[in-house]
Amino acid sequence: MSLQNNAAVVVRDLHRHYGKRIVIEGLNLRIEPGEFVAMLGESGCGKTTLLRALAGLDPVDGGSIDGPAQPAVVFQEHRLLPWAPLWQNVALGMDTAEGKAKAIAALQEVGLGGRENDWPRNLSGGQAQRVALARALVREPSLLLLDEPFAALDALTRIKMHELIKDLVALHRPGVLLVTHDVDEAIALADRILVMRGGRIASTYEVAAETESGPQSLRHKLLGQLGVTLHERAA
Ligand SMILES: Nc1ncnc2c1ncn2[C@@H]1O[C@H](COP(=O)(O)OP(=O)(O)OP(=O)(O)O)[C@@H](O)[C@H]1O
Repeated sequence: MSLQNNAAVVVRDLHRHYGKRIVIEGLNLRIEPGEFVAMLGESGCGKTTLLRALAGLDPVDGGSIDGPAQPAVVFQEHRLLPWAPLWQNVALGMDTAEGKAKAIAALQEVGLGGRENDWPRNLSGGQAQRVALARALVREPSLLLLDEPFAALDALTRIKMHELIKDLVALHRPGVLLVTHDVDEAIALADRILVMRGGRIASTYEVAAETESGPQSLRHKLLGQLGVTLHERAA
C-alpha cells in the first residue's frame, strides 16, 4: 500500500462481506496526518471489520486502502506478553540497545517511567493500556487504529486516558481512527466524528464547528443517529 497525497490513509469504495452478509459496501474515508477521527455506529454495523481491514489483519472484497502496511493498533484488551518485562513488550522486535532506549522513553511518555523492568501482571487495567499505547507509538506510526481501547476502564481512569491520548497524538501527529460506542468519548477526543450505517459512512460531524455553543446539541444529534432518543434513555 502506498501513501496518497500525504494522507494518513485513503479508503476508496471498500467492500467486505461474510458469505452473503454484506458488511461494508462502497465505503470511502480519508484521514489526514494528525487528524483524530472517531467512528460510531450501532452494534454489528461493521466498525471492527473496517478497522481490521485498515490494520491489514483481514482481507477485503473490493476497493482500495492506501496507507501504511502495518499501522499501529490498540485493542480493548492490552494483549501484552505476560512473560516479557514492560520494556520488551514495548520494544517488540527491536532487540537492540537503541530499541530498548526507545521503549524506555515511550514508557516514560505514558507515565510509566522507571517501570521498564516490571511485569504485566503487576499492572492495573489502565496501566496495561498505557503500555499498549507506548508499544503502538514507539515506532512513530503514521496511522493509529484504536478499537475501543478505553471501554473496559473505570470512568476516572478513562478520563485520564483521554488526556493522555490527546497529548500523545498532539506530540506524535499520527492520523487516528478510534472506534467507540461512547458518544461523549468521541466528542471529547475527535476532530471529526463519523457514523457508520448500511456498510458506509452515513454522516460526518466536524466537532469544533458543531460544539461552538457546547457539546449538547452534537450529543443529541449523534444519539439520534444511533437510534437513541433521550426519552428512551431516561426510561
Ligand atoms: N469472521 C466473521 N464471520 C462472519 N461474520 C462476521 C465475522 N466477523 C464479523 N461478522 C459479522 O459482521 C457484522 C459486523 O461485525 P463487526 O464486528 O465489524 O461490527 P461492529 O460494528 O464492530 O460491532 P460492535 O459494535 O458490536 O463491536 C456483524 O453482523 C458480525 O456478526
